[in-house]
Order: sequence, then structure tokens, then C-alpha cells
Amino acid sequence: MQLDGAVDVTFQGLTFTVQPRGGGEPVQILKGLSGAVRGGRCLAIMGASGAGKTTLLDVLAGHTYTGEIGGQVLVNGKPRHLKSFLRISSYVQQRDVLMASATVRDAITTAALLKLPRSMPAEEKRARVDSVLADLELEGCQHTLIGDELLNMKGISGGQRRRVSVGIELVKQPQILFLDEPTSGLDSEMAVSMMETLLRLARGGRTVCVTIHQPNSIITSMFDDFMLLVGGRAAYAGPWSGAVDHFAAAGFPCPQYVNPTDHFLSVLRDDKAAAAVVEAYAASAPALALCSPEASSDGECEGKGKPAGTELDVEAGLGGKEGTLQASKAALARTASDAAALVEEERPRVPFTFQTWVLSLRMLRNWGRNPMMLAAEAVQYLFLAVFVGLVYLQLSDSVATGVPDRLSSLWFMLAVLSFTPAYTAAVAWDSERLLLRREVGQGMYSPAAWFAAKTTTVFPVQVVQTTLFCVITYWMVGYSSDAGRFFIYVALLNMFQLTSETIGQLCALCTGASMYAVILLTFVLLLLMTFTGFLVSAIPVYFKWIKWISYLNYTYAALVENEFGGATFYTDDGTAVHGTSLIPASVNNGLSVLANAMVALGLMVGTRVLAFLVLLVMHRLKRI
Ligand SMILES: Nc1ncnc2c1ncn2[C@@H]1O[C@H](COP(=O)(O)OP(=O)(O)OP(=O)(O)O)[C@@H](O)[C@H]1O
Repeated sequence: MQLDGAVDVTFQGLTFTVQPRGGGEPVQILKGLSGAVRGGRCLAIMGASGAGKTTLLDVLAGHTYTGEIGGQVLVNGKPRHLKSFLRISSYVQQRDVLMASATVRDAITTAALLKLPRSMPAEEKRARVDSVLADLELEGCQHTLIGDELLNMKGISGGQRRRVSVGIELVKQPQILFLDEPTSGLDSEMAVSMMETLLRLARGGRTVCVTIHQPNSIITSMFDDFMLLVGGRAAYAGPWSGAVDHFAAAGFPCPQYVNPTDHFLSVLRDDKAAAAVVEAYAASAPALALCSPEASSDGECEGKGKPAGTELDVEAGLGGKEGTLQASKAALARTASDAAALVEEERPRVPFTFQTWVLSLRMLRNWGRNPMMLAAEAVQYLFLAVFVGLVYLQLSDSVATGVPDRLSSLWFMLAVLSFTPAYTAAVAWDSERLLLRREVGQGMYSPAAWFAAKTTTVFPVQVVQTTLFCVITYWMVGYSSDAGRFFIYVALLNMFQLTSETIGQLCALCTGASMYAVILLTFVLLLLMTFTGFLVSAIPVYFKWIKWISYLNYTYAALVENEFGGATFYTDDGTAVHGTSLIPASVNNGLSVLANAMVALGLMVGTRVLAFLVLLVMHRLKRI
């Protein structure tokens, strides 16, 4: 894929300050960094752990939300307009967050469908996917599942996963590509191959910026430009070829046969040496810098025949001093008009209905590819249904045992259908959240489309599972043999199960991690269950309000009324007693079956709407 109009991203006196969560003085993480990422070239940002690499990449990519940014980021010499910038750039995070049950081609096709304009012909989109697969050398494994070791699902290799993450970004043909540690976790061969891929992309006209951790010497020899950070300051920024000389000039020559980056990091480990290198860099930066575009085109620039035409223009600040950018006027003039075109460009997004459609199909395909997942849930419901059925098998119609056993069996059904779906939803959120965060962050779809797709695909499956549960339990327990009452039982338990699932999701959304969600969920469900009138007859006045907000209360009252309304019980001496008169006063909430069912329906819809609103709020707060 060849691109016209490479983009230069320059930054000047960049600072980034955060307020620690625990309080205390603000912490400055980036301390006046200046530099440039040039079109057609690859800038590697390196430094020890905690030096600020990811923070710098995030700030440059516009992915940072939680701190205060100082200084300037320019796109082709003009102030960055973040919204437009995000449309022409892509960010590949360090961790590959991919759908395990998708194939490589599926993953890239989904990205193409959601990132490319709806108006683009399908043929063109297919061609784009083919081109990305070819560019990233993924054709050979395009039909292989991505997989997930945690799910025991065999899939593609680590290097291929990294490439798929890049491919998902490449379908929209971004001019600028930011990658956080694209080689980490890869063996040396895969890491080299990944770097080759990135360089190829850069040579095709893209602007590529990567953070990198302890590269081997083959990888370092591939760097175009290099920025070395220590404690949020620049120890060096310029062409890779100048880095060794810079360290030598600062008094730290690289021993023969030692990988220069190992040497740099070992020097910077010493605070005094680090200060000397930073100071030497600040003092010599103008000298190290930087070839003008004219010099480059004359072949004077010490590069490797790269197409971009300019080297890094950098002058770093020291000790909080802001650096200044030595940008060439000619370069600025050359790029100003391109910049105007670029920053004003808005890529159209696909409509909401199409997003929902693509996501729904993906969710269904996910089940199709992973039938074990669906089967495991179905077996869970089947097992629980048979278990409850056996515990309360064919209840008698005796007042002494039939009545309390019916009451407890119905309560037991609710216990099963509250904890099971709620916990499943809470635990599933961990992996869903990461994918949602990445894809929504990349502008593939809105949280609303995801929610709509999930509701339309998950609800029918849950209805089938719960109905199966109902059929088995109803006939095993031997509830009233009346079709109308059976259907009311099925409807009530379905609404109940769906509400439970939503409550599980709500707890997950509010807490952000399944570990905390499960704790919160246990507390919430126990609280709601305690006050249905089954466990406690005389509810203390200060807990009475819980009964009125509890979906269990309404469903349980309706279930009991529905069952007892059609049953006749017999005392030991054979006297027949109509079931309605045997309903405990604590369970009878005074509402009819229909009224209770309507409230339960209202609560089901209400919790769903609440979950949607919480999702939107969490998305706004960047807490997904
Ligand atoms: N939001 C934040 N609040 C407080 N400290 C932060 C925050 N973000 C980053 N830091 C701190 O800033 C420093 C730089 O973090 P950063 O993640 O950029 O380092 P890094 O060079 O990418 O490290 P690594 O290679 O380990 O990923 C670290 O000391 C980190 O703890």
C-alpha cells in the first residue's frame, strides 16, 4: 500500500504531569521533550523501564486522558487537531486484544467493515483486506483461529498475533502508526521480522513511531531515528547512527562487540552518568541535528537512503527547561498545505445499524466457532434443572409437606437463576471489556452499538436456555398441570433470568473487574434475596424498602400466586384446602400475578436501561 503525502509529527517542550491518585505533589513524567517523527521513517523510543516511553507515545498519539500536557505537538508544522489526528493515525497497544474465536481474516475483515466508509464497494474492502494480509505476510494463516491459551484454544503464534493487531489498524490506511513495544514477547527472529514489516510500512510513506525495550543488535541496526529517555528527559534524539558518537563524546564510548543499546542502558543506570549524558545531549543537540530537507536531497544527510528527506530536528530541554524545535522553514512551507488537507479530513463512520449488524454477526459467529462455550452454558442449566428437579421430585399435595416444599422449590429456582447468569455475565466482562475498550477506542463502533448487538444476540440464547430449564423443572417438580400457568412460569423465570444477567453486568461495569464484581454481586443478590418474605417473615422496618426494589420479591410473589392459585392441598384428615389461602402473608405482597409480572418486566427493562447508561458513563470516564 503506497501512500501520498507523508506526515511529520513534531513536538516541542513536551511535558506531562499527573496528580498521583493517593494525593501529594503532582509528578512530572515527561520533562520538556522535543523531537520529531518523520514521514517515511521509523522513530524508535527507548529507555529503561519507567523512563516514560509509553507516556511519550500516548501523548504523541493523543491517547492520554489522565494528566496535564504541556508544550506542543505539531502535525506538518500546524497545531494538532486531535479529532482529525486520530482519524489519520493509529495506535497499536502493547497487549494484543483480539477475539480468540475469530480467524485472522475475520479479524481484519471486521475491522475493514467497521473502519471503512459504508459507501465503499465490498470488492474494494475485500481488496484492502487482501492487501493488508499480504503486506503483513499473514496470507498463510488467514484462515487460522487467533486462539487463546487461557481458553485452551490453539491458534496463531505470538508474532502473528502482533501482526494481526497491526493489520486491524492498517485497513484504514493510517498515515501515522504508533506502536507500543511491538517486539516485546517475541523471539528474536519474530522481533526482527516485525521490525522489517514496520520499516516496509514506513518506506511506503507512513510515519512510524515505536517504543522498544532492549532490542537486539540486528533490530537496532534497522532503526532510522532514535530517542533515548531517562527519567522523562532526552539522553539522545537523532539519527540512530549518531547515538554511539554522542555517548562517546559524553565520555562513555561503547566497547567493541557490545550491543550499543545495552551499553546505553547500562550507562544510564548510573544517575551521575545519566545526568552527564543528558547534559551533553542538551549542549550538543544543535550540532547533532539535523539535516535540512535540502541537505538530505543532496545526499549530505547521514541517513540510509530513506525517502523522507529529513532527519530529526531535536533540541531537548534539561531540568524542566523547555526545548525548542529547529524546524526548517522550507519543510514547514512544503508541508503546510498538506497539513491543512490532512487535519480537516474526516473519515466517515459506518452507521449505527450497520455497526450493530456486524457486531451481532460476529457474536453469533463466535458461538458457531466455539460451540463448546455455548454447550458449557447449556449443560450448566441442564444440570441445575435436573438437580433441582430431583431435589423436589413430584411434590405431594399434602398441606404439611407439599406447601412448604413448593414455596422452597420456587425460591430455589430463583436462587439458581439469579446467581448463575449474574456470575457468568460478571466474569465474561473481563475479556469483553478489553476488546470493547480497544475497538471503541479505535472508533470501530459506539458502545451503544455493542450494547444493542449484545442484547439482540445474547437475549435469545438466554431465553432458550431458561426455557429449557423451565420445562425440565416444571414437569419434574410436578407443578400445576395447567398450560396457562406453565407459560406464566416460563415467562416469569425468563424475565427474572435476564434481569439477573443485567445485574451481573451492572456490577461488572461499576467495579471494572470480575474479582470485585463477584464480591459486589454476592452482596447485592443476598440482600435482594433475603427480603422476599420467604427467609424472613417479619422484615425489620429499616429493611422494608429493599423488598420493594427487589425483582425477586415481585417474581417470587407472582410464581407463588400462579402455582398456589391453581392447586388444592389436603390435610392429614383429607380436608381439601385451596392453595391461595395457604400463601404465607409475608410472601403475598398484595399484587395480582399480572401486576407482579408487570413490575418484574419494568425492572427488567429498567435495569437494562440503567446498565446502558452506566456503560455510557464509564465510557465517558474512560473506565471501561
Ligand atoms: N497516570 C499515572 N500516574 C502516576 N504515575 C504514572 C502514571 N503514568 C505513568 N506513571 C509513571 O511514569 C513513569 C513512566 O511510565 P511509562 O509507562 O511511560 O514508562 P515506560 O518507560 O513505558 O516503562 P515500561 O518499559 O516499564 O513500560 C513510571 O514511573 C510510571 O509509574
